[in-house]
Amino acid sequence: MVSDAPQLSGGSLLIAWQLRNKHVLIVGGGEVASGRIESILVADASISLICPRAGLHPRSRRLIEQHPDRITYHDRVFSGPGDLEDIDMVLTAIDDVSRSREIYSLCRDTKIPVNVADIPDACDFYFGSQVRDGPLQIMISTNGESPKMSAMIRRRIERCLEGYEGEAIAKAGVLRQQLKERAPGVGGDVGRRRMRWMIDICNAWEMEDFTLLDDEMIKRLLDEGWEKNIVPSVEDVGGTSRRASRRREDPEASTLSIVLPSLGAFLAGAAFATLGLMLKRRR
Ligand SMILES: C[C@@]1(CC(=O)O)C2=NC(=C\c3[nH]c(c(CCC(=O)O)c3CC(=O)O)Cc3[nH]c(c(CC(=O)O)c3CCC(=O)O)/C=C3\N/C(=C\2)[C@@H](CCC(=O)O)[C@]3(C)CC(=O)O)/[C@H]1CCC(=O)O
Ligand SMILES: NC(=O)c1ccc[n+]([C@@H]2O[C@H](COP(=O)([O-])OP(=O)(O)OC[C@H]3O[C@@H](n4cnc5c(N)ncnc54)[C@H](O)[C@@H]3O)[C@@H](O)[C@H]2O)c1
Repeated sequence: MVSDAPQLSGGSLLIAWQLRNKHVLIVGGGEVASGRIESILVADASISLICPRAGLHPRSRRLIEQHPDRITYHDRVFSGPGDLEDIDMVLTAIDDVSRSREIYSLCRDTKIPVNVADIPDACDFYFGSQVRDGPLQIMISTNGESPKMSAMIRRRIERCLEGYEGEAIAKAGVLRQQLKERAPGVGGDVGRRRMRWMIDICNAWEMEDFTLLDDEMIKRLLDEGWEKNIVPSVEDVGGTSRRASRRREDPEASTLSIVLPSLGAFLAGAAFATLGLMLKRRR
């Protein structure tokens, strides 16, 4: 029997791990490690980096120079359990499999989550391909099956995005924050009404229009929308919808966008009809 139920096994947990103020040890400073350094800096953690200077990739060297307050660099090889003291997470990217496995088992013993770049079975978690635009973070994972295809799908996703999404999300974040300050409390009736109102605003507005939100508009949205339990339009709170204004700026483009597809469909239809007629005549 065929089941519609989602497959509840064989995957991994996709989460946005909060690393602010945590301390991450990175062993190795080559090309792979340089990507790890960037991923960890983005997450606002501090880094201890252990790698002989001669092995540093130029990108790792640059990051060490640019962030001396966030990266503590040690010009040497990994020296043993002492290097794991007060460490919340370990990432290794070294060209030495037996040393990698050794670091992995030390981490297991002390229950520190660890990623060993080239040994999937010695990883508590895998990295994925990343698309980032401010607070928007998209991770593509093939669960270890094909990292190259993760990168290819990343490029497809990048082509689909329009460029304003990160800013729109950041502005929605400011609105949510101010809404929570105005109507505080976790759960209960207020929580339910707050969530309903945010969902309604997000559904009613074009995502792009959230980029217009400034302090004044947010105040009006809360005064005239939240307080009266209605969903004002962008224009109601003093803005001009980006999509609407683009249509006004370029009326020909919008006319053409309606006319051209219809014309195309008409011509295609006519071509098929003619072809059909010709084939009939031949028989
Ligand atoms: C996504 C990305 C993120 C990142 O590293 O930040 C990432 N690998 C990337 C690229 C890449 N890595 C490799 C190639 C060569 C082509 C190929 O093999 O496909 C390419 C492509 C290239 O370089 O273009 C070689 C490779 N990778 C792993 C092994 C070991 C093994 O599989 O045994 C081997 C040696 C295999 C061998 O010896 O044959 C293992 C892992 N690599 C992962 C992540 C995790 C699973 C990700 C997932 O599930 O999708 C996992 C399990 C562990 C981990 O590293 O966390 C990043 C793309 C970033 C981007 O461009 O967006
Ligand atoms: N997971 C992935 O996406 C992925 C992709 C490509 C390669 N790899 C694997 O990851 C590993 C790292 O790749 P790379 O291209 O960055 O290699 P690399 O050779 O450029 O860098 C390895 C670094 O580790 C340092 N190192 C070696 N032993 C050390 C030790 N004991 N302590 C501290 N530092 C040490 C070296 O000095 C060098 O800087 C390789 O084994 C590679 O096969 C993984």
